[in-house]
Amino acid sequence: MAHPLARMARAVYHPWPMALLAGVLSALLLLAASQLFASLQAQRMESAEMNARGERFLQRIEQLFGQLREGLDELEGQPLRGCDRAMVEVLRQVSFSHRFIYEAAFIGGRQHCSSWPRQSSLDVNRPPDIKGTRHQYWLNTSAERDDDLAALVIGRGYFRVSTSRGHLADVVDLEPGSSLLLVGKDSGQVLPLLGPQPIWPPKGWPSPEDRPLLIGGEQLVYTMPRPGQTFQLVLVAPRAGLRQRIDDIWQPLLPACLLLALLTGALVFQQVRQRQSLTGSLAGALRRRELHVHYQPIIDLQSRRCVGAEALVRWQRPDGTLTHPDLFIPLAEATGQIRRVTDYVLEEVLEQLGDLLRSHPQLYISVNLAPCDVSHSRIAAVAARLLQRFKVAPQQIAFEITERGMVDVQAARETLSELRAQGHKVLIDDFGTGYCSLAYLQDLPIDYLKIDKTFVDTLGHDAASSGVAPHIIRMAHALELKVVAEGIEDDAQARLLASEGAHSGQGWLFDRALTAQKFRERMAAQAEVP
Ligand SMILES: Nc1nc2c(ncn2[C@@H]2O[C@@H]3COP(=O)(O)O[C@H]4[C@@H](O)[C@H](n5cnc6c(=O)[nH]c(N)nc65)O[C@@H]4COP(=O)(O)O[C@H]3[C@H]2O)c(=O)[nH]1
Repeated sequence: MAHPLARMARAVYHPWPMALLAGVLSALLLLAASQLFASLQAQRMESAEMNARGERFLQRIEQLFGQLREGLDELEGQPLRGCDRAMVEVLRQVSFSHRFIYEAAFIGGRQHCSSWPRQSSLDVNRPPDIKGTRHQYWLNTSAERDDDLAALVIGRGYFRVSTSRGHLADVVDLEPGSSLLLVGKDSGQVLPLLGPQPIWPPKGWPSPEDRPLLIGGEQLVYTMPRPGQTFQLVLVAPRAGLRQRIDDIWQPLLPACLLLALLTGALVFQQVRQRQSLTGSLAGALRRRELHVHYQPIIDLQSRRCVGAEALVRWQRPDGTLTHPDLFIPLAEATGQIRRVTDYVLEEVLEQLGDLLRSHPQLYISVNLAPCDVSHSRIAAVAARLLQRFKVAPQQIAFEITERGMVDVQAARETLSELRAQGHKVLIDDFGTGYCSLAYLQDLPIDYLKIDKTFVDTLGHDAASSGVAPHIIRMAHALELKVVAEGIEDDAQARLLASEGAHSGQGWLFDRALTAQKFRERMAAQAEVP
């Protein structure tokens, strides 16, 4: 009885459901990824803009402060002290010649006079909000919308100069909802210069000196770097535009995401249909016996005589096209058809070469087993039945399993033990490419290690893996196993492998895979040479 999950997978495994599933999943994935991308991009842009705005504001504010201090220096530097017409004239002069000075005033004892005698907005008795080493600061934090209000007053000695809220707003050019604050560095006192009073302090405040921008969930807080000052200028901007910005980046990506999802669906549709048609065709090919078995001779590396052959399946379609085993064997493994392929190959071998094997008792043919042949104890019984039918000795049929076939080591051990008990030889194919550890090797009932072509290719070269083949041979000897090397393409490789102690080998140096007829002819030619 098939597992419910396997049954469900089989029910879904049709071109349309699979294409739909792939399309929907890839659409969801792409949409989520593009949302993430848009959100990161929008946040990056938002931060870059806020940093740039903060730096721009800082420059302008420094310019404004610079003018106020310059005005104070000029007033301090002139000789007049006391309130008379000349002083008022001086105060006016300073106010007119500096764009950001809204009002200049003299306050000395009981006397005070201003460049705006009738509408002075200075509160002469109010103590400063911030006392610096050279300057004192007063802030008018009234929420009244009055452009002429002295928003910031700086004092030095007998003089004070102020800048209006209008000037400040010109310089800073705040966006709606943003605020400009003055925050005492030590006291933490917060005075809003412009805009509404935000919730203070924000999470994460104060931010590290080298990172002026603090990103909160609802707002961005930019602290203008002013080393050595007693207060910090802080710009606070709401993140209200972030959602819109994300949407602006994301929306143009939407069609591309949907198109890609559609393409993925179409690709999956085509792949599943191709696989299904290949699966269907393979079933038909097995029924019509269109698969052919070829034989690649295995050569004794000392005597250079053929001692056996590896059975390699070929699929020649009725239209003459050849489907490579690397394409249909994995598919047959995935669909469970591989057992029928294995049985088919075994039967073909015995049918085609049964008489040759009977007349050459030392000759053997090795047959590839798939992982599922190894994990289920079935093949031993099939082999026994066929060998009895064709009257061939079990030691003349060897079985090759790859390291992939050893996933379930316990099941593999049982199958291999059964095969060996029947008299078959067992080989580990493509040795070195999988995950068969030395510990397992010691324990497994096997006779041969087959060195993979990749390690034979690098023999004698300056590659990192050039020492692997000799190492495998030494290891095999220590475990009393024989070694077959595959993919030998030149004589130097054959000689090197022989000198290292490999017993036999196969490869294009000796022969490619031959038809049964050609293999017979080769054996006959060999028999004529003593
Ligand atoms: N470049 C090069 N190639 C060489 C040389 N000598 C041999 N080969 C090729 O290397 C592959 C060796 O077989 P494999 O490792 O068992 O690898 C086999 C085996 O894993 C699988 N396969 C083939 N027949 C069967 C079968 O009947 N059952 C199962 N389960 N798998 C099979 O398909 C794979 C590919 O088989 P093939 O295409 O016949 O390819 C064969 C063979 O033709 C050489 O000197 N140079």
